[in-house]
Amino acid sequence: MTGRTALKLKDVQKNFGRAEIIRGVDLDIRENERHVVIGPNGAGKSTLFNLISGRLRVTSGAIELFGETVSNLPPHRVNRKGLSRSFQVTNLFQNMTVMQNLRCSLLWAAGHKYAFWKNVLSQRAVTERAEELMVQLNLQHRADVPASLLTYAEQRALEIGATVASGAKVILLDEPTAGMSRHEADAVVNLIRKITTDCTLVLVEHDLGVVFELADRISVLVYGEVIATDTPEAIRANAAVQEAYLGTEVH
Ligand SMILES: Nc1ncnc2c1ncn2[C@@H]1O[C@H](COP(=O)(O)OP(=O)(O)OP(=O)(O)O)[C@@H](O)[C@H]1O
Repeated sequence: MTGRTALKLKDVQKNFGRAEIIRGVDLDIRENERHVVIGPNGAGKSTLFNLISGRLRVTSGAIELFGETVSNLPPHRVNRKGLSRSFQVTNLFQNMTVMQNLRCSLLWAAGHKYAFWKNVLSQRAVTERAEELMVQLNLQHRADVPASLLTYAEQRALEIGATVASGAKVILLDEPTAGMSRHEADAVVNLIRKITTDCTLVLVEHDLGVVFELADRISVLVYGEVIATDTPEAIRANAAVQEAYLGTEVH
């Protein structure tokens, strides 16, 4: 984690009609941090991600990416500035193999972000980087398998890998282990940790085991307000958080 701010939310509010769903959220997410947003059902976590990724417009307040205002830009513009949202498995080219999907993301990054390198970056370098990623994703034995034939957990891993390969600096991850067995979830947590060392990660996650395993810091969203942002240890000990989670397992 560096001291630099990657993503900043300043008094962000979102109303749907008269309903105040996000009610003045301030967040300061540091570069290379893994920051997990937790909160009860309906707290506004998805809405917050939709605001950050540009799918929804803010009612008021501002969102900055590396100091540049991105609130109310369309999603593809926010994406070009280095923020990617990893959506379940829909970002993959289903008919393409694992290798082809990763190469495609790497070439996309080379074309869009580093035009200067386009001619210099040899096919060999792209292949080598794709192979390296496959090892980190534990998919090296599946290189020639089309994405559609992978297991769900493998698809999820590939999708996260492709997001990293596409050059994203800040990655929003929606419930990366949803629908997985304990064993699969552990594997995905491990690969997230390995593969995102140079990225800033913002996750929404319900599984508190995964949350405490992965988070550098945690923000707790309750009824559209952040009631605490702190280290996992401090969040565990926080009385207001325990109250919001009464009946669920924070310990
Ligand atoms: N487009 C919309 N129009 C009106 N209300 C909405 C809209 N989207 C979300 N809401 C409302 O905003 C509130 C927060 O929803 P949101 O999906 O952001 O919560 P969440 O924390 O992600 O919940 P969960 O953990 O169950 O996924 C809910 O009461 C929901 O009904």
